[in-house]
Amino acid sequence: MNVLIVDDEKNILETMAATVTSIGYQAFTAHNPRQAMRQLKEKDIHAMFLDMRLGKESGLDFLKSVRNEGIQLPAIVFTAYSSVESAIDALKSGATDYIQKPFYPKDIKQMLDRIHEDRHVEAVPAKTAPAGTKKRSTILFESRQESVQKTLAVAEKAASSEANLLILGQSGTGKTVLARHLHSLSSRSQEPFVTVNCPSLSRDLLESELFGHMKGAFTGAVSDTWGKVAAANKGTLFLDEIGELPQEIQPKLLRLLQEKEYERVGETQTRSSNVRVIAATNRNLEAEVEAGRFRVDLYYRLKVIELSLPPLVERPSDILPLAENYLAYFAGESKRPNLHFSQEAQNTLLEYGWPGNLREMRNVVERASILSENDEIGPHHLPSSLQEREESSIRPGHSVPLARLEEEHIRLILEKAESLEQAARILEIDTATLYRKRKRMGLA
Ligand SMILES: Nc1ncnc2c1ncn2[C@@H]1O[C@H](COP(=O)(O)OP(=O)(O)OP(=O)(O)O)[C@@H](O)[C@H]1O
Repeated sequence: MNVLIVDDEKNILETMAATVTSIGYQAFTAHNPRQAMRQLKEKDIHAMFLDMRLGKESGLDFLKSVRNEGIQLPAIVFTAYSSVESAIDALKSGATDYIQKPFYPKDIKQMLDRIHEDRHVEAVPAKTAPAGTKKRSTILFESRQESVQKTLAVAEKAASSEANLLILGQSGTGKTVLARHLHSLSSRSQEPFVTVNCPSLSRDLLESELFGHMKGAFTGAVSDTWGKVAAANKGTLFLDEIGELPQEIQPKLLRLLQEKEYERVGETQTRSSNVRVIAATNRNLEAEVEAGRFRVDLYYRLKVIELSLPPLVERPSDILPLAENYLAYFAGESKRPNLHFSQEAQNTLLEYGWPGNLREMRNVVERASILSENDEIGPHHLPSSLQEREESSIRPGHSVPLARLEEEHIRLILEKAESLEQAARILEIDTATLYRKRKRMGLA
C-alpha cells in the first residue's frame, strides 16, 4: 500500500516516512499542497496523512480541493491544536479520521492496517475516476438466507431512527461494515462517523479517547484535548468491541446515553453531546452481564435495537453469491473479466466452515484470483485449510441412500456448530427434532 505524508516540517516527514516504511508500507512525502496534488495524480496513492497547517497554507483547504478533484482516498489529519473544532473541521473537510499530536508508531500502524483491510471494502480508486464510471465494490447487502434478510430489513428501518443500536456477530461477519452502512442511511449521514476501538487502549487512554482530557489529568496528558464523543457531535459514534469496555468507564457511557452528558477527564464542567451510538461486539453480552462484567442497565440502553449477523457457516445459501461478488471485484481489478470458479472449487467453498467469516472469504478469493494462471479458479488455488477435511464417500450425487446423506450432513453440522440450538438453526429444523435425530443416530 502506498502512503503519502504531507507536512511542511521536515523532521515530521522523515519520522513518519520511517514509521510507515517500518510497518511495511511504501512511503511518499510532500512539503506543500502542490507537490502533494502532483503525487496524488501521478502515483497510485492509497492513503494520506496530512497536517492541518502547511506553512502559510491550510491542510484542510488542500483536502477540500483533493475531494473536489474527485480523489477519494482515505485521509488522516494531524491535529496539533487541541480544539474540538479542529477535529470536526477535519472530518467535515473530508478527512477519514484525525490523530492528535503527539502520537505513537502503534497508532499509525493501527490506522494503516485498518485502511489496508478496508481498501477493497470502500473500493474507491485513489486516482480520479472518470465521470460515469461505475464504482465496483465487494460489499453485498443482499442475502438469500432468511435470518440475514430479516436483520437487513430491521437495519434499514432502524437506520433512520435515533435509537441506539447493538450489532452482534463473530469476528469478520461484517459488523463494522454494517455500522457504516447504517450511518450512511441515517439523517446524520453528512456528519462524522467516528470509531472507537474499545480494546485497543488502556483504561486511562480509552477514557480520554472517548471524552477528552485536561492538561495534567494523568501522566502524559501534556495538553487539553477533546475526545471522540465531541468529534462525533451530530453524527454517529461507533463503539467497536463494546464487550471489552472497562468496568470503570461503563457508568460514564451509561450517563452519556441516558443524560447525553459527560465530563472531560480532569474537568468538572459538564458538557452535553448529540451523538447516536452504534455498538458492536463478538462477545455474548448477556453472559458478560451474568458474570458481572458488564452493567445490566448499560446493556439494555445499548440494545434498544439488536442486529445479529450470523457466522458464514449459518448462511450456506450466501456462500457462492458472496464469493462470486468478491471474484467479480478482483477480476475487474486485474482486468480479467472471465475469471470464474470451477465446479470443484465451488464445492470446496461450500463445504468449508469459514471460521474467519466474510473477512476470510474475501482474502481467500483475492489470493485465488492472484494465483490462477488462467481464467478458471480450481481447488488447488484455494488454501490447503479449505481442503483439509475428512474425505467422505457419502456426498450428494454419490450412490448412497437419502437417509445416510441426511445423517452425514447432520453429523458435520453438529461438529461445526457451537450448540445444539445453533445446529438446529442452520438445519432449519427445531431443536427438539434435532435432539431426537441425534439420539437415534447415536451421536448424542
Ligand atoms: N456486506 C458485506 N459484503 C461483503 N463483504 C463484507 C460485508 N461485510 C463485511 N465484509 C467483509 O468482511 C470484512 C470484515 O468486515 P468487518 O470489519 O465489518 O467485520 P467485523 O464483524 O466488524 O469484524 P471484527 O469483529 O473483527 O472487527 C470486511 O473487510 C469485508 O471485506
